[in-house]
Amino acid sequence: MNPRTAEPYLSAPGLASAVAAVVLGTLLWNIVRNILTSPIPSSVPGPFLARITSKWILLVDLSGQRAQVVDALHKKHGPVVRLAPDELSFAGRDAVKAIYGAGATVVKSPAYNLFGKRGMFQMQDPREHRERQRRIAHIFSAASLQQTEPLVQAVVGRTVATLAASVGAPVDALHWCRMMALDVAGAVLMGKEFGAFDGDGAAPVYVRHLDNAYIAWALNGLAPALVWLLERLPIQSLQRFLAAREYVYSYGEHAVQQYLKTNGRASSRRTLISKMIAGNPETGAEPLPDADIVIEVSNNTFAAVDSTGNTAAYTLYRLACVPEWQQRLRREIRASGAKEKGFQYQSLQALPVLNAVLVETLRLHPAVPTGLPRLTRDATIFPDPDKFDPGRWLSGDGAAVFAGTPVAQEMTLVWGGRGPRACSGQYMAAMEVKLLLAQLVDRFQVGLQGEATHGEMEMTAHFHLIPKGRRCGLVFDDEEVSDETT
Ligand code: HEM
Repeated sequence: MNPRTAEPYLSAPGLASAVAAVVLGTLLWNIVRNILTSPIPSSVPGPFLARITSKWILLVDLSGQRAQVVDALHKKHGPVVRLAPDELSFAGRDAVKAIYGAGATVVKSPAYNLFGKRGMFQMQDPREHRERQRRIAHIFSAASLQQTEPLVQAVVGRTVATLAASVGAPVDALHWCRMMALDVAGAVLMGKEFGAFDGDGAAPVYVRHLDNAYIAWALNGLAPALVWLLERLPIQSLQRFLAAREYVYSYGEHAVQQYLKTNGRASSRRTLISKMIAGNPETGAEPLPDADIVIEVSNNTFAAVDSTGNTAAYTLYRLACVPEWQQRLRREIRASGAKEKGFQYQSLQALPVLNAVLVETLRLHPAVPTGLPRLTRDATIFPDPDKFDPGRWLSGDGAAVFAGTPVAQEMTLVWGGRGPRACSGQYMAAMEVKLLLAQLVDRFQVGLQGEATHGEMEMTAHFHLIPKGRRCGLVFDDEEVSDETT
């Protein structure tokens, strides 16, 4: 061989072919391995892609359409559907019992490890989860949460005043509902509000970091190798974006330190952070180490903000769409005398129409969907399932039928899961949303800003439900707010 004419390296086309061959080979190998090692019998129906790769459902996740896609697959294929070579989805009442019922042994998906740091929310091992609950469940009891009412009332009052200041003009109700949920979480869980209503009305910087953290966590799930690589690129804006995952915890750490500096460890303040720091004197459960307290207050804060904020906004949106129910709710609130009692939660908690409006909104827009629409829009359980009809939760004489209906069990899922993994913040969220609704509906006629609001409120889901336009254009009017039926 003549060393002058021989090519010492692979030519560019040769290199490209080699890379293509390796990529194709790896892809084919993964597909064959997925098919051969799938523990799911080939007779289980589902889309073709679900047989060969788990990446397609992750892409559906990223597009925000998982809940709708899974619901459509069940409508087409029945109660058991393949979503990936190693993932199934179940629908129907029997599945609810088996997965969430008493004695069920199904554990949370490893996907929960993607969301931030390991606290009660992420723990999969039932023993570890039980132990964590033993240490902190007391702070989420109804009695403990009732004590936070003055803090919640203060923030709700600020939200109502802010919306009242824009009376007659279009306002982004989603923004203000999120700000309400943020400040309530700050006051109750971190010992200090975020100041969401101070200044020019822009969201505190925490919110931008939280939004980025969700995207970065999701990206980590889809392509961990890519995130590893991105973390090593010297691009400041990229590193700031990725650092959002840490920011939500450094915020929590700062809040806990500040709290301890101001209040010490044995404060009688009626906040959840005080109780977490003090432990449970009744059972003798010792407090968690400070590092775990930071994780729990941080996790619960981000679990509280979008869930409660979106639910409040969707409820107002639905009431704006259906004035008859708005009127009926107004009549109930006025007849209850709640206003004369300063809208204390006790006077609102059990109002049947208020409850029905909230539950029906959650049925259509479950704030943490996790695929729930496959149950909540099941026509065999809820006739005419896409219709907003709070009447399904009321008997003919207007009393609540929630507790006794056959669908009640499914509905507890919508509200916040069931069994040992049920939502710890249900009471807090219900208090917040009901206080807000009662005061707004009593005082204002809630209307749509225009047809565009429907597009804004189309649902996408990235773990949390997120309105597509990230905005909810409404108008609050205070003229002729009568409770007469038109
Ligand atoms: C309307 C508001 C809310 C809705 C619809 C909601 C819904 C849910 C749902 C469906 C789950 C179960 C998720 C699953 O099975 O993976 C859940 C879990 C959880 N929620 Fe909520 N949530 C709301 C508000 C809150 C608030 C205000 C907090 C905190 C104060 C909170 C804290 C949590 C926590 C810590 C868990 C995990 C519980 C565990 O695994 O032990 N949520 N929530």
